[in-house]
Amino acid sequence: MNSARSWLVWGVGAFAYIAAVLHRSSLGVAGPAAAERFEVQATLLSTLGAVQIGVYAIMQVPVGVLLDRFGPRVLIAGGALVMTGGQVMVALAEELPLAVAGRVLLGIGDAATFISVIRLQSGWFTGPIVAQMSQWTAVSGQLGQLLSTVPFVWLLSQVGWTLSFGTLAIVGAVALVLVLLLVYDAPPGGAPTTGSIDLPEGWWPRLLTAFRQPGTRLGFWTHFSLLSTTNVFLLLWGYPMLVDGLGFSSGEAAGFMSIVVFTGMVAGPILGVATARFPLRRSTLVLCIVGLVALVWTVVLVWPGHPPTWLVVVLVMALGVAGPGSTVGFDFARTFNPLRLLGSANGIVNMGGFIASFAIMPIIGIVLDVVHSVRVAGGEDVGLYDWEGFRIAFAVQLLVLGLGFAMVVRMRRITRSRLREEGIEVGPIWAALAAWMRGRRG
Ligand SMILES: N[C@@H](Cc1c[nH]cn1)C(=O)NCC(=O)O
Repeated sequence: MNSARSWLVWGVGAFAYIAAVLHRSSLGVAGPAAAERFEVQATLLSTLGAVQIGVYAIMQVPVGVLLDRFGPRVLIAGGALVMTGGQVMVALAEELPLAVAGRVLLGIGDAATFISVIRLQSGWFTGPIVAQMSQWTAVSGQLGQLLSTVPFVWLLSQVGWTLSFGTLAIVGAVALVLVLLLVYDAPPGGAPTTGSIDLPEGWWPRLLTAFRQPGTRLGFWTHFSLLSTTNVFLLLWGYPMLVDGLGFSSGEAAGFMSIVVFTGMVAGPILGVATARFPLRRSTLVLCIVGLVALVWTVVLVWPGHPPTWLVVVLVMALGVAGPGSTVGFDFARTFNPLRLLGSANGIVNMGGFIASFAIMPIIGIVLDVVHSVRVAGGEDVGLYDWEGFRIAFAVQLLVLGLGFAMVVRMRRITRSRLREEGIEVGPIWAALAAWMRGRRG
């Protein structure tokens, strides 16, 4: 445990996740090329992006159950294989249906990767470092996001569709080979990581056991509240909002997107240390981040006229913190479930943010359409992606943030009452802060 080999195994798992995020975000940045190749509207392509997110969300429970049955090595390798196949199909596709089938395979393989790497680190690491490892894994995925925005866009412009997507397939194949050669579920002699000792027989009772654990549901609502607003911004609506809604150039919009990613890369490790250091205060941290994101969005949306640039910077930084904030959800699952249920528990948690993203993405599109039609019918000469439309459409996110906040409060009350039964009392935060201050003075 916690050996050089642990880091090597985790590093290969993280590489497989970087490749998965690179596959995931590659179509988003290839919009104009895809629209030209398949002769379809950009809006149809963005709908396909949402479908991929939907496939990812639906696959979380089956993948989590398989993870508890077969372990992370099989799932990460299987995910890399399916994604490589999917990317080959996208690379060779001349017609849209083959590309869509390829993207569905990418969604399926992608779904298997993150929760398997999170599960892998629990087999190889022990102690407070495990809480930090989840953030490091998530941060490494952000590298995949960055690789898709600059190097992949450049490659696409240089060598065209087939070779650039073919290169991504090769990256996936390299990940597959490395996983097969180097990744094992646990060190030799380590605890068996699959099987059914002390747990009910069958996948359904085990899934229910994971779901009934309030800590799993606290993780679900944490992920639900915090991932969707960042996902929706990065994967679909952020770019049109910045360029068409607020009038920034495409280069400036790319800069704002990068701020989200870089802020996440800084905030992730800090949150990892905080959750490891103060495990009984994780939900307070989550509630503070949900409150911050809701507050910043509210100020942006009610600002008279266009929000100033500094406020947009504050917004993208808040979104950058929300991404790693959602990763805290997996830490709840880890600490409240036995290792052999962790796959199912992580699958449940990971569904939260992707269900919310899948719901909000089309709702924002529909609200934009409705607002545009009403204004045009009223004689106004405005575009579909006018800021006034975004102002109303993005307010939908406040409902998700409000629901998420309320559910985190509710689930933490239930979780804390269970802890109380086990003799662990979590007092109010101000009492803990006062005791900490007294300790420092004394
Ligand atoms: N918590 C996120 C990842 C993230 C985003 N920003 C920082 N961390 C997550 O749940 N990811 C799941 C996945 O499959 O990418």
